[in-house]
Amino acid sequence: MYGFTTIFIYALAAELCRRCCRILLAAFTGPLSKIPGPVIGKFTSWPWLIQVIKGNQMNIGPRLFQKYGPVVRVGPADILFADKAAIQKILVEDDFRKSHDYERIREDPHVASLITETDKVKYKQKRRQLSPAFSISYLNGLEALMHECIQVFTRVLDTKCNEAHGAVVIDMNRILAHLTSDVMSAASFGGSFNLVESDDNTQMNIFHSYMRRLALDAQFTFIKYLPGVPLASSEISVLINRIVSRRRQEMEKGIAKKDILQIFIDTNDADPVSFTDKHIEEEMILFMIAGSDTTSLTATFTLLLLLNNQEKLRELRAEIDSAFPSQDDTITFAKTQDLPYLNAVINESMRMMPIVTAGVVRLVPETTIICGYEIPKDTIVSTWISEMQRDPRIWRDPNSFIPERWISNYKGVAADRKAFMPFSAGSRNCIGQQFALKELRLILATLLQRYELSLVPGQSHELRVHTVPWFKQGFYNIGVKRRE
Ligand code: HEM
Repeated sequence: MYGFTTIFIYALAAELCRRCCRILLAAFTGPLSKIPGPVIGKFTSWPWLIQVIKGNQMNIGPRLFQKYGPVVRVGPADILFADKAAIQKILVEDDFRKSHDYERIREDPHVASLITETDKVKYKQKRRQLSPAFSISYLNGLEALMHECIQVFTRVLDTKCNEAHGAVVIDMNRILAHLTSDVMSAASFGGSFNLVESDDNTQMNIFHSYMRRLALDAQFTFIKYLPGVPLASSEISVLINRIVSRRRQEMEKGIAKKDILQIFIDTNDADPVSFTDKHIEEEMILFMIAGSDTTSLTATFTLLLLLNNQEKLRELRAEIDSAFPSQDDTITFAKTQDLPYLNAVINESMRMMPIVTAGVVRLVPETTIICGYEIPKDTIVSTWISEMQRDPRIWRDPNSFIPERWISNYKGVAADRKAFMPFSAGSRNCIGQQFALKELRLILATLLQRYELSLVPGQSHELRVHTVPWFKQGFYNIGVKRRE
């Protein structure tokens, strides 16, 4: 007779065999088996996930598309898409729900923020609540506030130029991140963080380590439950609690504000059970991050592209000079919105160097056909907007910086706006798009109106992605000199 141990070993071996057979069957005969990709991706997502954790997916993804075409399998149920029709279907036409990755980055599984909410009905409700803070009339009311922050920025730059008696090298990546954080906090939380003035990077470092942790938490959910491991938000919480209690004190004194923070506090006061203090914290973290690094990086990338394309820089400067002939002319929302070359430059920069470089991820709700492939329910589909925006089937000279393509046909082809999604698309597109565009126009026009900008050679443009892209070298220097 067999002993218990022998039976157990046989049962274990049988179970292992069954699992291996299932994996092999799915790898070679399942509907996804027809999709090209690295062989290892048929069995496991790990090699791909390691690249994601290292922040290297934006460098590896394009190589995979070059090798395998616009649809690539990187895991048993993990597919990357760079094809325009596929991306349109996933994000806009079928508007698939967000994948579980977004749920995994919640600190408390029951507390979702606008970005981590995957339930469509609850999401709609959250978005409706916030819409007053993004209406055109509300945004127009922020103009004076943005000006105040930009004035501090120019004052700091002027001082640095004066001290250097001419040109000075500035880490534009850092000062612009401080500026957009100041704008975001002034517009949404009732007071600027004053980071441009203080040049204190502590807060940005806290944000950056938070974003690194999110990348880890998204893959290893258990980390946050390990004893002794602090929550990703532990340092940001202190800052947020300070801001919220200051606002509550102001409310007690009858001081009224109408910004994003107020919407969160009012929602909490009306229903403290379903919208808790933790909800306020999660939403504020989202806005601090979504609203600052994104815009500052877009501005930095735009300057980088202009400095590497001097004739485009001259063309833009000529447009700004003719719209604002004196350096004392105020740069306004209304005027910059109508400057065709400025807007074309911003579009072209966001086409070539969008912030979301490494896939906007969704979950397939029901088996469907995409790009001729059968994609089963629960497959994770990543839409690579950055690849689509450089697709040579859509864009002439896709790797060249040609703002003109946004003004008239370039080489007989008009810019395809359906293949341009720097703010994502569909129901989960960026709520802050108009806020960001208004801010970007003011910042870029002000910089060109007041300063000569010059390339600092020998710098690396290499990027890493942890939620948003970062310069691997940690800075991006630009020469700055007051214009005569
Ligand atoms: C140039 C600047 C910006 C770019 C390129 C950008 C881009 C994006 C993209 C691509 C998404 C979708 C991400 C995803 O689905 O995973 C997004 C979402 C979001 N953005 Fe922006 N953004 C910018 C500025 C802003 C600003 C200034 C704010 C706030 C004032 C903001 C607030 C948000 C929020 C709250 C979401 C989440 C929306 C949701 O999940 O439904 N963004 N942004």
